[in-house]
Amino acid sequence: MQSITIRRPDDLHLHLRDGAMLEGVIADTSRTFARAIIMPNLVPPVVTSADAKAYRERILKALPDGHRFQPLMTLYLTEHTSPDDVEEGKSSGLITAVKLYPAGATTNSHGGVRDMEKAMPVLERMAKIGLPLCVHGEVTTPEVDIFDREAVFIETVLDPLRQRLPELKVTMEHVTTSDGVDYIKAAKGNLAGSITTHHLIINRNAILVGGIRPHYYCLPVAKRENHRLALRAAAISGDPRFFLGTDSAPHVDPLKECGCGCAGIYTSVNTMSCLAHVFEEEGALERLEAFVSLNGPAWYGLQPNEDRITLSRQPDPIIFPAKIETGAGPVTVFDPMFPLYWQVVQQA
Ligand SMILES: NC(=O)N[C@@H](CC(=O)O)C(=O)O
Ligand SMILES: [Zn+2]
Ligand SMILES: [Zn+2]
Repeated sequence: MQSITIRRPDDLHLHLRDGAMLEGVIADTSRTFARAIIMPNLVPPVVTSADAKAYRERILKALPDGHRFQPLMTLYLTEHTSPDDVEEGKSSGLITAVKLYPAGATTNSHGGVRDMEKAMPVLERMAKIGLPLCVHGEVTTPEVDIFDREAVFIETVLDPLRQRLPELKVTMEHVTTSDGVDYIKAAKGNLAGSITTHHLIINRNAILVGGIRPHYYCLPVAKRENHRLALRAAAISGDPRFFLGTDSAPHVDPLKECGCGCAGIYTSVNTMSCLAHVFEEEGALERLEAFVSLNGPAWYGLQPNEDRITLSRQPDPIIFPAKIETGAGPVTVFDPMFPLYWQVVQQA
């Protein structure tokens, strides 16, 4: 196949940041994607509906002329989040989901939830009104090995929560293990998982072999090869419970390339090229559309986009920039470590 036309994709997990970084990165998403679920882990985080409304306006203001893009807003769950505010945010159409960051699990998560009990009133309300909870599914217990944190989260936090509140819709964000894939597949309902571009491409060797490579470091950290293969199988399967959430997470290079580098990989620039490559390699190009354009919206109760994009296989490798320049500083672009041939040639 040399060319494929699919419904315009959506990114169901995206970090756009704020200010100069927002201005520097937004076009890399809005040029190709119609909608994205916007993560609320700003400093300070997007906690109330009023915060989300103001942030949404800043995003729309930063959009380049001619780009049509809809930010789908989320609230950052805290132990003090008001159930009424969350409900108002949903009924006014502003809020698509609420995000759970276990305190200390990832970038800007120190204000997250320490004691799940304290979040129960909000979670019960969300179950009642049908508002999905997106989770960064890792425990933060220091004794638990970082490579086991997703599996332990499923067992000790997620499964008990789902048994207690079976009506709550939960998105397991950026699934990185076969444990996560199996858990989602075994669920009777109300559970789905987003998968990132990079976790379909790298395993943990990318971070550690031949020297420390900070631009492959993200959370949850990439795991062993068998886990990457399980994620690939889930993504290409067409199973509606798996969909794209890039987790594209820009940090300026000085904050990645230092003694204690930030977690996050910036994939917005070449995500569709990478994904077409992966799906072609798996002989599953005809299921790319389900993964990037159909399954995610269906899970969130949205209509799929009406307009289309076309990807075409170029004879020569496409040269993507190694980094983009933003007003906040340079941001390194994800390098899949193989040549990319698929190019988005027509955006709408
Ligand atoms: N994925 C990451 O490694 N980083 C994200 C946070 C997150 O999604 O966990 C970020 O905000 O930088
Ligand atoms: Zn996360
Ligand atoms: Zn993220």
